[in-house]
Amino acid sequence: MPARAATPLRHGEEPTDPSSQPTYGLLGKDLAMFSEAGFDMDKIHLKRNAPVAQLYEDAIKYEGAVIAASGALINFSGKKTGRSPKDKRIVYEETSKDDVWWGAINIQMDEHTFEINRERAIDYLNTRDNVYVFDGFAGWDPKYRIKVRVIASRAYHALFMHNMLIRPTAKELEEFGTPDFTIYNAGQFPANRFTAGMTSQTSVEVNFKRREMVILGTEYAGEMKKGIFSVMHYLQPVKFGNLSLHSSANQGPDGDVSLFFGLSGTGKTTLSADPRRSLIGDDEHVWSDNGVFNIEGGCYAKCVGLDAEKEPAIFNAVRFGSILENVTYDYATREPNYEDTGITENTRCAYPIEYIDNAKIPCMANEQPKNVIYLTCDAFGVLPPVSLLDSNQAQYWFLSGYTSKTPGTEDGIAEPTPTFSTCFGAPFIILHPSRYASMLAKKMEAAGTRCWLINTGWVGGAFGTGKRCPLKYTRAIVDAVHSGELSNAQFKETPVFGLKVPTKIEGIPDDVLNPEAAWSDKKAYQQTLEKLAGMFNKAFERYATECSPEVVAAGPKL
Ligand SMILES: Nc1ncnc2c1ncn2[C@@H]1O[C@H](COP(=O)(O)OP(=O)(O)OP(=O)(O)O)[C@@H](O)[C@H]1O
Ligand SMILES: O=C([O-])CC(=O)C(=O)O
Ligand SMILES: [Ca+2]
Ligand SMILES: [Mn+2]
Repeated sequence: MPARAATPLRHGEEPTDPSSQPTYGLLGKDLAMFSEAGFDMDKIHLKRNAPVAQLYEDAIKYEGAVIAASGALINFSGKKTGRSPKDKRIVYEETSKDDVWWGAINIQMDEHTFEINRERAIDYLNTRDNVYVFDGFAGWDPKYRIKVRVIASRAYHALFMHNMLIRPTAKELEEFGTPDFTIYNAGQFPANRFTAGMTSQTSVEVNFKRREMVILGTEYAGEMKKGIFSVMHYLQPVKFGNLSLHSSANQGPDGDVSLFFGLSGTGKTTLSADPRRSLIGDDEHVWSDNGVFNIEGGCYAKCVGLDAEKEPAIFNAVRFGSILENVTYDYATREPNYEDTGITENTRCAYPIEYIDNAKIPCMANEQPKNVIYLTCDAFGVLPPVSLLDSNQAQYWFLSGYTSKTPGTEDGIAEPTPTFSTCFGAPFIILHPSRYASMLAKKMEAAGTRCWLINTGWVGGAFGTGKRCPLKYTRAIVDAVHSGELSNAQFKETPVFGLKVPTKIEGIPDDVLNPEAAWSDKKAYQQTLEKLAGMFNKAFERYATECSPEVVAAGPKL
């Protein structure tokens, strides 16, 4: 943070020294950029990289935020409490059009419509007294990081990105210059449904040529973090030849790195917070020639059922500076109520990564990953809790991206819903999935990385009859991967999916390890297994022409 006024102020007094103003460091040329973009600099009050305490004050004064007993800021995102993937669009323009995988994930928007929405966002921001700017970095490796500017109408959004981006030092802030990417967040204001191509009042759009993103009609803060992730899914492979990953990462005391891939809600954050290992990051990483680096400066953990005993590292990160999103609280004590899903199941806490005691800062490791763990949340309850994948299976499962969507993270999902989310993060990929998959296969082969499939979903029956695999068992499995116990285990191959399952793991009951034994109705088990295999085969058809016959053959056999 830059230095502020030396003279203490009395209550209600305004500072007179201009360098103590929150626009500090944004002078001359930098300020001119705002005028050129259309901001009315005579009217709006820009607060750039404002201190956390001031963002608290503003969020409380203008947005109805409250302070939780632990000091975290409780905020509400309004109508939208999860991402809106159907309202996310990519601008069709000549610099990126041949690289983008166009379709239902990357929906086209024309350049003119982008201009209209961008203007609408800036016009809205001009009606506000306070406009918040946060300048920070995405990517911990200085060689590959980008400079990101966030311009938002809500203090809560500025604080969110303060936590989620990498916070610049005072010197870096002073020398920031022109950002590589800018987000205009006017989420409080709707898109105009009569604008060509708009199908609702919500619009989230990325323009690679202008290096800008515009948000209208949603105040869910996760859109900003995942917007930057999409940008990295384009820039890292195309500009730098690096692989971007929807994964968490941690490092053991001997330096070994593990990546945990998985769609939302499968356990990336929960399982990477491990007292025996240092945390590199919980959600977005890049695998480069140097090793692995985190894209973000913070974590965004699910809070539903958050418990001090089961997830102490995350529980203790809920303190001054953290944002609790859409969590209700006890009016008398200001204690958050993590059990209440009245607003949404997708309650979240955004905190700077240093709030996790054993975070590795800077968040990068100059090591190639030793273990890759695919997390899948199988709502059918037929996949074993752990299996070892060979190289062809590793590619097959990555392209398939089988899991269940968990309630709330996306608009309209009310119960665990099976899905094939390619690369374990379909909503965020920009290039054709096979480009990420072949990079991953090459990197794993070169580094001799082992690949594990862990089912954090249902055991002993499908959703409705079985139960979710107890966290303590999944943790014991992850420990067995890291201790080497699993590499030395005996394996048995399962029918249909051909997965190699360890015959024994210390501390895990046999009927948990073997799903067939866990189901009381064996016939129902077999039928469910075959039903899932059929879904796999159908879902894989679209990739069959893109990969080798060995990879296609790594799928289930009916
Ligand atoms: N066996 C299990 N393994 C992992 N998580 C479990 C398990 N059983 C229950 N859970 C719960 O599932 C949720 C996993 O969420 P987590 O935040 O780790 O997801 P994520 O993969 O990081 O998703 P996102 O990308 O949305 O951040 C947590 O609320 C955790 O308590
Ligand atoms: O993006 C979000 O809202 C949260 C998240 O990490 C995901 O969904 O993968
Ligand atoms: Ca997470
Ligand atoms: Mn995520």
